Amino acid sequence: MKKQNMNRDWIATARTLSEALPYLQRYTGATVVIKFGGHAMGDEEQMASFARDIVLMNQVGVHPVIVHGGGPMINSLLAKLDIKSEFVNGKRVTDEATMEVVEMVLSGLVNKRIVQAINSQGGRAVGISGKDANMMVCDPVDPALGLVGQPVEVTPDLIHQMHSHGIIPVVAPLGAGREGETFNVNGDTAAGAIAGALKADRLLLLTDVEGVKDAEGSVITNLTIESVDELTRNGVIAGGMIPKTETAVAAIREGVRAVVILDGRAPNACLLELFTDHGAGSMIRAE
Ligand SMILES: Nc1ncnc2c1ncn2[C@@H]1O[C@H](COP(=O)(O)OP(=O)(O)O)[C@@H](O)[C@H]1O
Ligand SMILES: CC(=O)N[C@@H](CCC(=O)OP(=O)(O)O)C(=O)O
Repeated sequence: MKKQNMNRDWIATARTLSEALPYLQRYTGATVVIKFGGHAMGDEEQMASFARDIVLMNQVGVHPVIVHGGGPMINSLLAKLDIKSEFVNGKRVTDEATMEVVEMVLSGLVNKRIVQAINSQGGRAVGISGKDANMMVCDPVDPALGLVGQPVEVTPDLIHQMHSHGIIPVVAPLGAGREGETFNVNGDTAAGAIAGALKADRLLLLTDVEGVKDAEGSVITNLTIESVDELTRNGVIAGGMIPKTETAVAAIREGVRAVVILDGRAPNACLLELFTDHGAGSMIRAE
């Protein structure tokens, strides 16, 4: 690279760092819940880049909580085991055999992959699920969906304790039933319930689209609860986007300041959203 170009790059990097100052100040001590969807995880490089962003966030004083999904990974093990699976409004119908696979994949493979990626970047992540310390107690959503849980009581003490020890919690979306059952909770729903209980400053829902799109396919950068209702009624918000926007609305009603739905495959998506003027994706606020 020519010396002149190198200088230009350094100047741009220094400017970006300098522009980040007010955002760094705003988010010091803030709780940010990040839902890392199965479709957003990508390859090893994308995973490492995500993990690096989380470690950086933690380093500058943010308290991150990762709540992950893993739908595609569950699908692939179910297919290998020849177990059929179907979704109703973005939620997997879950019988006992399916539940075993869901728990194995979420609390095992996926959770530990994220924990390891964060720890490889110098962070201290610990993997748990909503069952640990009875953090997320659930009731069944609907008998037709089997063991799909709706969080009804979230006690986030464990997360506060982890943060006070500099530990980054990585949470698999499983819930404890009142009768000793294990519930499968949609990852978005779990992230929203945890963000609500923590009264988080931000909930970031990372997925594989740039944001919530209108009927023409353009990303809507700012949404309100009313506009989400209308887009859902008209069928513009459909499939896997339904649990995301439902989550966003419920989280805001519980006191989360803002929810952003953004593309987790984009490099440094979380950092861009939190620390620069170039907010990404669709932001949903109370008004
Ligand atoms: N209005 C909409 N805007 C954007 N995506 C939408 C919309 N309606 C439905 N979708 C679908 O929702 C999907 C995201 O949900 P999902 O696949 O469950 O993601 P994840 O695995 O990241 O949780 C998108 O890939 C898209 O196909
Ligand atoms: C009830 C329900 O649907 N649970 C989800 C849990 C994983 C998840 O939500 O994964 P993504 O975020 O990658 O979609 C499932 O079984 O697929």
